[in-house]
Amino acid sequence: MAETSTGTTPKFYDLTLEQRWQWLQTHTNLSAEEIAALSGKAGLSAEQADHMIENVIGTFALPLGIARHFVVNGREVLVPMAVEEPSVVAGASFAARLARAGGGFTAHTTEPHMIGQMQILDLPDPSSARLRLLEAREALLAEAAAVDPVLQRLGGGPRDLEVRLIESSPIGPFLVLHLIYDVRDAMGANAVNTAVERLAGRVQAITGGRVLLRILSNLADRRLARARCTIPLRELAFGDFRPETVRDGIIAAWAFAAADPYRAATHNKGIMNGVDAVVIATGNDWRAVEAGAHAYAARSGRYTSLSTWGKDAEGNLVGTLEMPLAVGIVGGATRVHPAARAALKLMGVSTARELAEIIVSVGLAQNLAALRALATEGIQRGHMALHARQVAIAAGATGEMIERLAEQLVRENTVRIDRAEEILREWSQKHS
Ligand SMILES: CC(C)(COP(=O)([O-])OP(=O)([O-])OC[C@H]1O[C@@H](n2cnc3c(N)ncnc32)[C@H](O)[C@@H]1OP(=O)([O-])[O-])[C@@H](O)C(=O)NCCC(=O)NCCSC(=O)C[C@@](C)(O)CC(=O)[O-]
Ligand SMILES: NC(=O)C1=CN([C@@H]2O[C@H](COP(=O)(O)OP(=O)(O)OC[C@H]3O[C@@H](n4cnc5c(N)ncnc54)[C@H](OP(=O)(O)O)[C@@H]3O)[C@@H](O)[C@H]2O)C=CC1
Repeated sequence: MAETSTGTTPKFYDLTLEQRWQWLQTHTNLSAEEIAALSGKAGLSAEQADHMIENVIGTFALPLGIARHFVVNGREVLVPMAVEEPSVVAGASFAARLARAGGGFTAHTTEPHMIGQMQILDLPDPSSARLRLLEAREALLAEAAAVDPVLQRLGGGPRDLEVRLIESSPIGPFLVLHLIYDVRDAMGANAVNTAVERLAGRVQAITGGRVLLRILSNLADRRLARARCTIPLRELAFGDFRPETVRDGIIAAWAFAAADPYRAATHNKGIMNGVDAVVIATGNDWRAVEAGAHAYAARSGRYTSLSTWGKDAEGNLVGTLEMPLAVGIVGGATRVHPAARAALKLMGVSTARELAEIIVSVGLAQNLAALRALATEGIQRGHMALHARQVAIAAGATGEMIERLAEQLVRENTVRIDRAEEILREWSQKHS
């Protein structure tokens, strides 16, 4: 697949900051104001932030980078990533480049259905109460639909009811009602929470019980995002490593995560490196996405890998990722934070589902980058080379000295703060 004007000449990472902003001006449809919001020159002000949370004293910035080479469902995408960790953006770009050689990422999502939960206590006969609720399904759904006529008009609203009997808990049995709610382009917490709070009275009347908790579930397993990619075998050749060795190493690395929760936690952290970075850049709730991902990884009762890796009949590497992704393009901070708005525009997404399809692809790419490095040279060479700049800054380097010191640390293969401080002392003695 030919790379378009969002391509690599010259390498984006070789440009200066100023040149990258100019590049955005000529290669994207972002306005000068939107580029200023992304660059941090005119991002979220303390005054705007003061309307968002409580006791505001300012804002907290994170680096914002753009991952390159992504093709998702046949479309070139520039992916904004807000993350403090070196090598995440580079790794995602590298893996996206491998994937584009096989046609990029194919991603899809289920309908944006969230689950609202109601905990119903003090039931003398929970089994009969469960059936009474199911018999009242239509009336309850109609009442929930009336709560939000706007969402209803947009094609969303309540879709289904489930009633679960929790037979054993520290306080004995109780019922849980699930309201399945289509939240369209929102993350949906507020619509769902409003609906379950409003239904509580009717549910109490039907069951004779007491409704205690009324809140959405972050285990959004009705709102899944899935991505797959095929990496042509030849693309996996790396240094002295044969492509078959790299492929089989990646598969063996995945098998480790599939079988062992200690490894799965790190493996999934690698996936979330990419997922969270886009979730944050777009003003979405990363705690909700994190909670959903890890709960989904443990849904069988044993915590495991969110992704899979294997090979196809031609011997190419194939990867998949499936996870809940409750993200929106309206609501929350997505339309309030100027940089989040610009980030959404940069990706050209017009629905929450499209956003989730990009995010799940980035998660799969990030996983591939980490596994490829781990199964070959190890994580430290690529990661530490990029981390060296942070070490240089921490040691006290400023301005042009940062790159110079980082390069020396990498050359010496000693990316350590004590060595960085020593070099700085040597340099200052030379100049004094
Ligand atoms: C870091 C690389 C990509 C270097 O890898 P490399 O072989 O030195 O890269 P390269 O020079 O051959 O370039 C390949 C592509 O990488 C990208 N790239 C290369 N350098 C840059 C740069 N400076 N800035 C931006 N992009 C860069 C860029 O897209 C480039 O293609 P191009 O655009 O030139 O055609 C590789 O070593 C890698 O992917 N490492 C893994 C990185 C990673 O996973 N980091 C996450 C942090 S570790 C962690 O938290 C998770 C973990 C590992 O524990 C998860 C787990 O255990 O599963
Ligand atoms: N456990 C959790 O994860 C919790 C998370 N939160 C927080 O909730 C926030 C997200 O809630 P969310 O409900 O998404 O945000 P908002 O309530 O801010 O925005 C969603 C609302 O936007 C309106 N809307 C306009 N156009 C659309 C469209 N095309 N599709 C869908 N809705 C549309 C609807 O309101 P209307 O119909 O009324 O016009 C909808 O209810 C985040 O800040 C999150 O941190 C809050 C509580 C718990």
